[in-house]
Amino acid sequence: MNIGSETQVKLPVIEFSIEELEANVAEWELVKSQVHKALVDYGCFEAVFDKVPLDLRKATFLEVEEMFDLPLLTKQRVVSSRPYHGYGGYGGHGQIFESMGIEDVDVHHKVETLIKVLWPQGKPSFSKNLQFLVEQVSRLDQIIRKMMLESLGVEKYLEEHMKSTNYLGRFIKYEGPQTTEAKVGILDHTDKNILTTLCQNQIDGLEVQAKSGEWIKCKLSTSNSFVVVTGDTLYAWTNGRVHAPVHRVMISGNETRFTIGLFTVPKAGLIIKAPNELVTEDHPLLFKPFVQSEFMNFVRSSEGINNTLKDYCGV
Ligand SMILES: O=C(O)CCC(=O)C(=O)O
Ligand SMILES: [Fe+2]
Repeated sequence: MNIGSETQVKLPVIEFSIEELEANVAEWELVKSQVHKALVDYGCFEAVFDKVPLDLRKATFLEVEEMFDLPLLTKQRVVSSRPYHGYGGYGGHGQIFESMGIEDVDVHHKVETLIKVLWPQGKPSFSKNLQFLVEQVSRLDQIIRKMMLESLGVEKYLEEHMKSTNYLGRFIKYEGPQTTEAKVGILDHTDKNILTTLCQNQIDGLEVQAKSGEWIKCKLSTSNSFVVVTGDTLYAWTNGRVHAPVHRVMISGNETRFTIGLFTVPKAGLIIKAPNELVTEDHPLLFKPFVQSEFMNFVRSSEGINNTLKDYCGV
């Protein structure tokens, strides 16, 4: 849309708050075409999804805040050798975030175990709220992935694809730098997983780079909104049909941004290989088959965070 001489790109907004979406063929097809276009053009969109009541969302964020307010030594009890899992303090490279990752966040007893590490006496309301939120957001993630496979004509792989993934949950805190000048929360990066669904408190800060190079500041249009981002693994699996956008978080002012991210990741050891149907003369194979966790190790062991899948296994 042209506003005077300035062009302002906005992320597509897609409405998922539709009763019985999966049973309503006309609505399903309509939303599916919007999802397809958004993933191809931006690799990202705002999803409006009203299945998480606002008071539950608010309560969960207060509990996430309480978690980050625990003593450092308590948070550091949550350890993992895997990147993005467990507790991580300030991110390096000047990034001002603190994060906590939970593997298999959709598996209740695993979440309970983590909660007991943080609060030995338990935290029933947090585990209940988190379970509900993850159930709903993972439904949204599955709807989106189903639409995407159907729209690419590869729905015959749907069951295999759905069975091949796990969910990593990640809480992130960005403390406002107390200045009007924006500071880097998280540096420019692409997600390395399949699909990411982000739920934020009211404080904006996410920016997504359009294919034109322009940065889009995500100003969510409803309190029921989530941001959906495609990762490198989906880009590879679809042989480049969907875009995986570079994005970052910029933070200013004195309010704290909290994000709850649901990251769909391939199961350990799974080989990612584009289906034959998506490799054609017009779309030659982009990447050799690879294991995502090994790609993550490559990214982690090399300098900087901008090493790409192309460097790792590009054809
Ligand atoms: O906080 C956000 O909205 C973005 C987080 C992010 O990009 C990530 O964790 O990969
Ligand atoms: Fe990201």
